[in-house]
Amino acid sequence: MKTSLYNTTNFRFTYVKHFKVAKNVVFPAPAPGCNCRGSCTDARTCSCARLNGHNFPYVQRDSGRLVKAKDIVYECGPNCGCGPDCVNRISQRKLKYSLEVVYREPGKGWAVRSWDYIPPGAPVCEYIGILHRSEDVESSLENNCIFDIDCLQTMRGIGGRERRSRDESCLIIGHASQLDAKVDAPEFCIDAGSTGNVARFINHSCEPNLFVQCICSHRDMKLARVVLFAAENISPHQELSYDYGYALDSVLGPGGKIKQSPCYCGAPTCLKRLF
Ligand SMILES: C[S@@+](CC[C@H](N)C(=O)[O-])C[C@H]1O[C@@H](n2cnc3c(N)ncnc32)[C@H](O)[C@@H]1O
Repeated sequence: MKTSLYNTTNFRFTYVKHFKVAKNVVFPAPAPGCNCRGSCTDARTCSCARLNGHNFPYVQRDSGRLVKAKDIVYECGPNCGCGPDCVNRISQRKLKYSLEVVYREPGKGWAVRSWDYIPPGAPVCEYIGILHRSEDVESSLENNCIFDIDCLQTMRGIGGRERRSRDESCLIIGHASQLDAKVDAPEFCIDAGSTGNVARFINHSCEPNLFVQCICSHRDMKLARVVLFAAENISPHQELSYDYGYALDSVLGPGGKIKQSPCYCGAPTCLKRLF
């Protein structure tokens, strides 16, 4: 694992549950919440279900599965009347599968696999790190553990999982951004370079078995949580992967020169390049 050379001593942090927030980031207050009791069951009366298109995004089967990927999922939060077993809090439950960090083939470095079978739609893990303003990590060196929170951009641009151009000193992993102007770029990112969890070891694949889902229990999509869900049946010991979402030729090196990086995912449809 490459370590971040980012100088964290310049920043102080506060904690929001299990992840850290840089001092200059104001984390949004939780939304007012629904008036349900126990578990939310009636999508007609639950105000959180209304935000999800008058539906619950999850079903309880197998301890909770996301029915389909959405631009954003609004989960119940601290101000809701329902409890921790509510169907609309699936990603807030603790890690269910035994995940192992293993050393893979040369080139790809560390990788993650599950010891358990994982059904499609099941939450696997959250991408945890330090929540930063993107502009504050621009000068990071060799930090390949930064995830743009780009659900807003994805919603606007959808279609291609294209990345904005970046200086090579800050290689960004994460999904979809179809943007040219910096002003449209994601305002916030999660930096797992110096602190994080198992998600930072998950590799890219051109045929991934996980997908990225943005989740909020407040109303600010720019600060959504990033959670990885199973895209298909995942057998025990299969490597976990998601699409990093780089558009080819979108990462720039010194002097604006296009930087390339080989992809070793080994999928039949592999593009042979990470970016
Ligand atoms: C967040 S890290 C993933 C964990 C990483 N394998 C490690 O050992 O730390 C992202 C980096 O892993 C490497 N990587 C991930 N997927 C890859 C792939 N399919 N082909 C080549 N390198 C990959 C790249 O160096 C990338 O910048």
